[in-house]
Amino acid sequence: MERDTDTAGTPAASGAQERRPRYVYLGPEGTFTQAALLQVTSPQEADLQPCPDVVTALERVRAGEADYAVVPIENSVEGGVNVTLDTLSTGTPLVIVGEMLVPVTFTLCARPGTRLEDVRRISTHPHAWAQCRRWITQHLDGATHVPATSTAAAAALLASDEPNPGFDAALCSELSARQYGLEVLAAGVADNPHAVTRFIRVARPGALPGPTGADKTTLMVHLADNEAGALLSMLEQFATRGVNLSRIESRPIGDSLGRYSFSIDAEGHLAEERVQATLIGLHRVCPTVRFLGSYPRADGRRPHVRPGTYDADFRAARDWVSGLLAGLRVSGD
Ligand SMILES: O=C(O)C(=O)C[C@]1(C(=O)O)C=C[C@@H](O)C=C1
Repeated sequence: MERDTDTAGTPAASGAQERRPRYVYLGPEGTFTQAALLQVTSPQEADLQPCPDVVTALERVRAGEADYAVVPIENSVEGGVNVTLDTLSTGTPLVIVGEMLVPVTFTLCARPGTRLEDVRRISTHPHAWAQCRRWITQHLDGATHVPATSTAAAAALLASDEPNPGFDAALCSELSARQYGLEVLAAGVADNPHAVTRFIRVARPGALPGPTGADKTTLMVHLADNEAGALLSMLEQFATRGVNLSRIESRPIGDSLGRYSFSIDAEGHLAEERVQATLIGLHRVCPTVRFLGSYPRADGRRPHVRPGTYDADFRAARDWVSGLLAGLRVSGD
């Protein structure tokens, strides 16, 4: 498991070795994001500060008020976390230096004395709601969703002195329900019991985590406007160098209808020749390419490297061309 070893964009890199790393995360206490954060550090090793939303957490890293942010990026049921993808794609550059996986199932909880059949309005994060829709229809048909900034924020409001929180129950982690002293009405709530959310550790650009042989590189690219085959030429850059993609999704750029950016996770590390060659190719065919980090995969899965795309193959090919050029120079004298 990845621990906080100060390998990238780090206080150590900027010369402040003695300072404890400062982490911000999507809070409050009890979120799945906090569970992800606790996979890589602890309150004994680092200062951990909850933030009310993803944008605030990332902006605090940009402003230098924190060294790392831990935020959700992708869920196996609901897909990409748009606010994270969009905030990383624009503004002052940030890089991903690690990823963590957390299995997610939910607990329906309420103020003591509430009966399951009385629950009409349920608050939770929209991703959590999407992962429990079928269960809600089966057990509480007609119940409506009150969106919250996180699963734990819904639980915290329910546990507060607020006389009318605007909902009867919260869908959150079992830990949150216990932490906030709520009564569990249903445990193990999930349409898909194997749902997993992927979280990232984000820093300001600095030294990259070294290659492990099981890494991912995250990119954001724009395509050439009104050009037939622009998407194909972008994808060809990966395919011809044997670089497999583990995620690709489009997001509106926002300036006019029909303009999209592509958020991509590719297998491999920037230190590897085939990834470098892919980036060189992308730079030639795409008007914008943003490098968002190379970091170890949480599942440790190594890519299948196609013959002809090993580092040694690229080096041998380059040496061959250099030899040709050297020969030409000799004969042109
Ligand atoms: O609300 C939380 O507890 C979070 O950590 C956020 C989040 C998400 O953004 O997807 C994380 C995991 C679950 O999928 C639901 C919500």
